[in-house]
Formats: sequence, structure tokens, C-alpha cells
Amino acid sequence: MSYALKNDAQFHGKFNAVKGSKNSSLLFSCICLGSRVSNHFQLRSSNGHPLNVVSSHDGLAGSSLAKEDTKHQSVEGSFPLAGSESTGSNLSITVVGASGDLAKKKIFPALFALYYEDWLPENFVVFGYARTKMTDEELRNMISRTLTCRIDKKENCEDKMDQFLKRCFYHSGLYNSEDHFSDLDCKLREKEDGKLSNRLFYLSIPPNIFVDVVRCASLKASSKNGWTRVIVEKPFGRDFESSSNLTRCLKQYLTEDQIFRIDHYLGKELVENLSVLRFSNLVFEPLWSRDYIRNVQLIFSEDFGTEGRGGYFDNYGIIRDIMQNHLLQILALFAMETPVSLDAEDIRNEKVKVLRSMRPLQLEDVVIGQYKGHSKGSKSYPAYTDDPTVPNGSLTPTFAAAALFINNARWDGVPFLMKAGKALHTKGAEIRVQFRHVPGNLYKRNFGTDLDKATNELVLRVQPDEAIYLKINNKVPGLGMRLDRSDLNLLYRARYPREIPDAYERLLLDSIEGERRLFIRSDELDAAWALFTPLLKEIENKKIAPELYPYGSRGPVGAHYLAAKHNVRWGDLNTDD
Ligand SMILES: NC(=O)C1=CN([C@@H]2O[C@H](COP(=O)(O)OP(=O)(O)OC[C@H]3O[C@@H](n4cnc5c(N)ncnc54)[C@H](OP(=O)(O)O)[C@@H]3O)[C@@H](O)[C@H]2O)C=CC1
Ligand SMILES: O=C1O[C@H](COP(=O)(O)O)[C@@H](O)[C@H](O)[C@H]1O
Repeated sequence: MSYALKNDAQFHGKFNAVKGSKNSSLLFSCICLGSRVSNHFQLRSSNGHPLNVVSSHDGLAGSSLAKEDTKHQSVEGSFPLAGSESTGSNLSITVVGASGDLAKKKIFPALFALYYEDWLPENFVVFGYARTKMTDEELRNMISRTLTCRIDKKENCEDKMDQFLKRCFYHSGLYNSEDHFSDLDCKLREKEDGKLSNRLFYLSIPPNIFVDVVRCASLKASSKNGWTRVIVEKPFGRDFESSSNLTRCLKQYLTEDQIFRIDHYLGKELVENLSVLRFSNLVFEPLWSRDYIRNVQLIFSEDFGTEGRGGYFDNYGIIRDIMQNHLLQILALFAMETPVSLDAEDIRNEKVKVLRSMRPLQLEDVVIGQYKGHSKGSKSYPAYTDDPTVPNGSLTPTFAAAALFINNARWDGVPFLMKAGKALHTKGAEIRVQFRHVPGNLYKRNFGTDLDKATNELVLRVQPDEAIYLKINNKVPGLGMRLDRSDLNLLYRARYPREIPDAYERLLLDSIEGERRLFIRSDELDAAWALFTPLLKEIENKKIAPELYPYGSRGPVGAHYLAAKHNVRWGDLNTDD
């Protein structure tokens, strides 16, 4: 067993970095190992909230290794933002699996965006690591194809790209070779030039090699004098047992505080806004319970199939791919009690309570589907099983709808409906909150028999075209009394006509800053798997056949029966949206 990476929390320097004010002074302070983080040290995270840079769950405090390294503690434990006075420390980011789809599509572009917006420290390098043979120049060419500039800030873009690419390097190696990680360490040290160095590893690789990489990086390439953190991509296991086992293996080399389990939905702007909306507006929080909310809907849809990712997907299916993580995380944030503070541990404590209060899912609470091929005009759309990487006769669901319940005083009896699917008629993600009927509604005659149409609905459109709108009833102007239904609409592109950062930008920045609020803690993960594992096993053991739905349709009709059983109408089917 090695503890080589267990030095994450040894540098508790904090700084006040306020977005938009690059010259803001750096307020440093170092905390001795084992001491508590005091709240007056404030860091501003990517969303501008004051935060503590180090969570109170500091896995290292008091450990012998930690004590050994106290000599390294200095103000250099913090790194500056570009434009601030340099303290001489380095940040090295190694993207493991750099040749892959996610690295190209999301991680390198997000790193460039952070650099472009001056969020990265002055001294940083980015290393790509994978088995594919590539030179630094070839990596740069590969990356440059997916870099883009902010539409509203095109000036100096080419220069900025060149400067960024000059900081990018490549090292080819095997994922289980300690020697190859030693070679990486040499290259990193050369770039770090003897200065204090913080190291971030992003595991953008298939999960079966997570532990190998963590072992090799831990033993051979962890920082000797700064922090070392590891971002782990999903999937975190495929059921309760495999997830717990993965956590146990990772914890042979890392403390919990060094592991940043990413769920990129938590980095989306509208998901961040969920708590702001609820806790900073008096009009919402008092309504946030079974007394006023009839049901909550979490809806994810994609208008394309598993094209290119069938091999991965078939082993997981839509419940593991979207529901157990992205939608469940949103649900936990939505339903949690008011946290003591915005500190990561306070928020994650509340989320885990929600997850642990949930009723285990039963088969009758779920509908599963799989898309089938069909033709429309001259165009034909493939079935899921037409994908050559998907086994013939696969029963893996590409669609699922589920009714979940939280057995606590606030949410008793309120259905939380989830719906997620690939190859549907549209692409989008939204949170819908349907409120109860107005008791003794004076105007009920004006609504006819369908009182559902008169209930208020709050919608957070996560993507595309981010918006928050509230459906209300109002009088149509003029003589007489005719009621209408309108939206009070906060449309982001109208209110904030600038580009919204990608979720990966926020999450990368937070991991660099040591902000864990938007990452999944191991007990949250356990609770999430405990909820879904019995259901998944039952579906698989009983070989439940998914209901087929045509590619590009609204999904299986079973989803409507499920909703109707709980007296719910899916909000995304309304024609006035
Ligand atoms: N792509 C996406 O949109 C998303 C991906 N993810 C997750 O992120 C991680 C990376 O995703 P993605 O980039 O799509 O993955 P890839 O399949 O593209 O794999 C990334 C790299 O890992 C190496 N690799 C692939 N398969 C193996 C293998 N069997 N054994 C050893 N090395 C292998 C390859 O590099 P080389 O051969 O050069 O070593 C490859 O370029 C995965 O865990 C995925 O589940 C999560 C959300 C979305
Ligand atoms: O995690 C995943 O997310 C993507 C959808 O992400 P989005 O940010 O584009 O909405 C999904 O396509 C993929 O199957 C899943 O693994």
C-alpha cells in the first residue's frame, strides 16, 4: 500500500480571487496540518460564491506523512491567478487518456477556456498521457482542432491559442507501467523547474484502468511538495458492489479529499442556479414541500442514438448512464434541506440525507425502452441493435422512466418522476415542478374541467437555451373575464447575452481550487447505488424486455401510464411550451 499521493490537503493557502478583477489582491494564509479551516478565509469559486478552499473533511490531518511534510507549508502552497503576483508555484495538469473522445471534445477546450479567461495560474503546464504514440506537436495539432474562442471576446484569440498550446506536452505510456509514470514525473519536474508544484490528474479513460493509473501515478508521479488531486470520470462502478470496490481500491492510494468524482451535470449553469433560486428568493423556499408541490419531473432527452459509444453503453444502459448519476444528483440538490453553509461538506451532508431517505426502486416504478429503426421519407434511422458494437438481441435500455419517492417529512408522497432517453424527438434537459391546485379556486369555471391546466409550473431548462420560467394564470386584457396562461420567463440569452461556460470549465476550476461542492463524495455514491442496484439486478436477472420505440419518437407509451398511475402528466408534452 502506498500513501504517496496523500498530501492533498497539506497546502491550505487561500486566496480571494474575484472573477473579473484580476488584480484583486491575494489574501494568503496557511493553515497548519491538523488545524481546522476557519471560515473567515474565503475563496471565490468559479461561480463567485465565497467558499472555503479546503473542506473540513481533511483526510490527512494528523497522519504521519502529513506531519512529515509540514516543512513544505508556506504561502507558496497557493498558486496565483494570472495577472496576480506570482508566488512561483506550478500547476501541472495531466490528462490521462488524452487521445480519447472526451479529452478532445471537452477537457482540452475547457482548459483553454480557463486560460483564455485568465483563470489558470501563471505557471502551469498541461500534459497529455496515453498509449498512442504522438509528439508534442502532434498533440498540439490534435487539440487545436477543437479549441474555440468566446464569441464575445475574439480579440487576440490566435495568440492566446498559440500561448496555450506551447504549454501543452505529451507523454506516451502504458496505463499500468510504473516506469512510464516515472518518465512522466521526470518531464513534469523538468517543467516545474524545482518550484513548488501542485499536480492534477484527469482520468479520462475507461474505468477498468482507473486503479492501475492511480497506483502508478501515486507511486511515481505524485507531487513531492504540493497537493496531488485526481479527477475521476464516470462510470464509478456499475452497481453497489463494484462501486464500493472501486472506492476501496482508489483509497489504497488516495484520501477521499484527493478524489474528485465528476458528474458534469453538477457543473451546468442552471443546476448551479437551482439552489440560488430556492434559497435566495423568499417566494420559493416556503413552497418547497409536499404542501405545495404536487410532483417534480427530471427530464433528459437526446435526439441521437449511441452512435460510436455503443460498446460502452451496452454494458451500462440509460439508468446507469443518466439516472443514477446526473438526474439523481439534481434530485438530491433539489430536495435537500437548507445546508448549514455553502461549504462542500455541509451541502454534501444534506444531499446524502435525501438519498438515504429514498424508497428503494421497485420494478413497477419503472418503464424501460429501446429504440428501433425506422424510415421517414428517404431517411432511415438505425435501431440500437444495428450498432455493430452492440450484441445482437441486447436488452439494454436506451430509455427509462421512473417514479421515485423520498420518505421524509418534507416530501412524503410526492412523486419525483425521471425520464431519460436516447434517440428521442428532441434534445434537452429540464427540471419541472408542478404545484398543487389552488384550493377553492374562484376562477375554476374559467378553466373548464381540466384543472391541471391551471396549476402553476416552474421550469428550469438546463439545456439547450437555458431558461427559468414560471407558468402563471392571468386575465386576458379587455372587457369580460377570460383567463390565460403565461410564462414569467428568465431567458438567459436575452438577459445575459454572453456565452455560458461549459460545465467542464467550472468543474476543472473547482478541482484546481480544491472546491469539492460539485463533486460526489463516496457516501453519496454508495447511497445512489443502494437505491438503484436491486432494481438493475432484477431487470437483468429477469431479462425484462424493453418496450421498443421508434428512433426520433417521444419514447414508449409506458412512460405515460407510469405517470398517470401517479396522477401526473409529463410537463414536456404540453403544447404551450
Ligand atoms: N465521451 C464522452 O462524451 C463521455 C465520456 N465519459 C467517460 O470519460 C472517460 C473517457 O471517455 P472517452 O474519451 O469517450 O473514452 P475513450 O474510449 O475514447 O478512451 C479514452 C482513451 O483511453 C484509451 N483506451 C480506450 N480503451 C482502452 C482500453 N480498453 N484499455 C486501455 N486503454 C484504453 C485510449 O487511448 P490510447 O489507446 O491512446 O491509450 C483512448 O483514447 C470514460 O470513462 C467515459 O465513460 C463520461 C461522460 C461523457
Ligand atoms: O454522461 C453522459 O452525458 C452525455 C450527455 O451530456 P450533455 O452534457 O451533452 O447533456 C451523454 O450523451 C452520455 O451518454 C453520458 O455518458
